[in-house]
Amino acid sequence: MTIELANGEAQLAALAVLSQQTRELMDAVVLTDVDETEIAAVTAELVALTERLRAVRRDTALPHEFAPDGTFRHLGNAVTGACNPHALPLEVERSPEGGSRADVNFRPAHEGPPAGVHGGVSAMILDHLLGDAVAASGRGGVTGTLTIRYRQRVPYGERVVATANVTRSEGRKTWADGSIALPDGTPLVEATGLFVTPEMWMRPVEPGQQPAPVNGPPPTRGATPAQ
Ligand SMILES: CCCCC/C=C\C/C=C\C/C=C\C/C=C\CCCC(=O)SCCNC(=O)CCNC(=O)[C@H](O)C(C)(C)COP(=O)(O)OP(=O)(O)OC[C@H]1O[C@@H](n2cnc3c(N)ncnc32)[C@H](O)[C@@H]1OP(=O)(O)O
Repeated sequence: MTIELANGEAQLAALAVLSQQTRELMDAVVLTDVDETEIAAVTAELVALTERLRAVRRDTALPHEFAPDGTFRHLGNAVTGACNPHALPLEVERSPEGGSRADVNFRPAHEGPPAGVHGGVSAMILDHLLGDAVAASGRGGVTGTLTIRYRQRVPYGERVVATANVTRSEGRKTWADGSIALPDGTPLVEATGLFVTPEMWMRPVEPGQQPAPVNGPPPTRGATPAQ
């Protein structure tokens, strides 16, 4: 399986625009009140568009990789990926003092309880943010456990703030805390998680090779990952 885009960065930029338009489509679907004839007509157009995109396709989402400018990116990520319509996408900032934060603008497509964000969506955001704080501390890992306390309904359609910080580490295990709060600091959801650096990641990396993301060699664009 080869993961390579024919036109590289230009194709990725176009894919990011398509992904954003798809998010807008999803929101439009969630909120539309046009009649059933119009819904059927739009559906028929979408079937045709879907087939056009399927004409040439990869087997997996875009991988963890280093961008041409040397920064790490994961454009296919379900939370942050600019090229994944499922992603908000979350734009995570890292503090020089440690810790990660992100402004979050949930949308009607994220609804769980009436006029509130689905608890699983909040947990997903916190999972990622805690994981980012752990990675920023230099001990990247995967989630071992994640405990969530839902204190108040999370609204959509207005800005909330997600933050996370590492609290302690022991060998390959690192703990982090985080929250989703209103801009005035009122906590809505709190999380604590244990992240484990996979044993595989502790092995020496050959020059020019990227660190393995989870349980095997990295799926690098242009490379052939193990099956
Ligand atoms: C998004 C993917 C992440 C990729 C990150 C890449 C680069 C990072 C850079 C930027 C990214 C920024 C942010 C994103 C980062 C993360 C956010 C999202 C994370 C996820 O969404 S990730 C998906 C859910 N996650 C999994 O898919 C894990 C599946 N699992 C495994 O891959 C293995 O299971 C593993 C690796 C966990 C352990 O395997 P292993 O063989 O390396 O280690 P071993 O079993 O020997 O355990 C060593 C010590 O950890 C303890 N321990 C192990 N597991 C535990 C558990 N679950 N709970 C409590 N303690 C646990 C043991 O008890 C022992 O403790 P002790 O030493 O005290 O005995």
